[in-house]
Amino acid sequence: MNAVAASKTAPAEQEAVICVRGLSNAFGEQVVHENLDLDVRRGEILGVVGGSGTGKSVLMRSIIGLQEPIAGEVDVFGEPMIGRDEQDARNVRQRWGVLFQGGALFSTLTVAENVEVPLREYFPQLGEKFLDEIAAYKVAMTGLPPEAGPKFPSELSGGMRKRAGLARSLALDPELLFLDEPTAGLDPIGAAAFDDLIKGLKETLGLTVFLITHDLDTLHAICDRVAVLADKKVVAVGTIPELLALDHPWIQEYFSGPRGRAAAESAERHEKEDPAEDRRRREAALASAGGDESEDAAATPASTTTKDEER
Ligand SMILES: Nc1ncnc2c1ncn2[C@@H]1O[C@H](COP(=O)(O)OP(=O)(O)OP(=O)(O)O)[C@@H](O)[C@H]1O
Repeated sequence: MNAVAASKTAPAEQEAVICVRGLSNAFGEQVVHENLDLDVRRGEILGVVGGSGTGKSVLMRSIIGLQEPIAGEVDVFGEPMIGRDEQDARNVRQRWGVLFQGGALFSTLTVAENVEVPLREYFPQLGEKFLDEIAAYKVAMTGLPPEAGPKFPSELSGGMRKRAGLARSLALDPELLFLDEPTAGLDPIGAAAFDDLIKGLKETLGLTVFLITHDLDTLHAICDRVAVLADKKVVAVGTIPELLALDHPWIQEYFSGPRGRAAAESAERHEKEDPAEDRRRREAALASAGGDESEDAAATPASTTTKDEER
């Protein structure tokens, strides 16, 4: 029985929505992945971590079909993705959403128009009024005010641009979300609010989330399991306590170093607190800091390009 078939006979919560086997990627002489395996289970938020340049983004790009591997298999929703007929691949792509680093919004389109791009691509028959209604709904889902819809990306703070990118990734009602460093460049309050948003969306929409991050707080706050990339492969996958029990130098340094310990202590404190009170305090802090505008706009490059080459 192959890995995908095996995953179908597993209990629902163990079923692999993404199944990567024997993946190898190289750029010329540089081998990025060698015989990499990974499963992402239905309904989980899987955090993907690893040192800079270990190939987290290349892995995501291989799964979503933007990077042709030199070897290996990638199945999503039980469907093989490599060497797939374009129309079939398109049908599978419709079931996922992607938030690229920096948002990758079209700079010449408003937020609402950005959200409408995938809708127009997949549902050309939809009327303008209906498209506008769906876009407004998706914008609201990400916690942006209605006034954000007619704004251009350059008129938004970094945090708002991330939310706009997230709204676009939700346009087609995906079952699976790919998020590449969603909290990078956000201040701690903005990052925690974004974590809450992702967790809330995952729970209400029943999403499976593949989340690349360097943010230890995010890992503790919202990830069900964490996959560690090192030595060209996924060296371990598990809950943070499971990973901590392993004798891998990078894992130990990452989770047990000063930043890792601080994040663990902070997560422990939050667990003991009343979640409603915690949320109230965060909202109050956000309001007194000027809401989303407090988020570090400068940290997200104004690389909201005219052409979103990532799609
Ligand atoms: N299109 C490309 N052409 C050549 N090399 C590439 C290309 N894309 C990625 N690489 C190389 O592959 C390696 C892995 O890149 P990747 O962006 O996946 O790293 P990462 O783990 O996401 O890093 P970071 O945490 O810094 O974002 C890097 O050495 C990078 O330079």
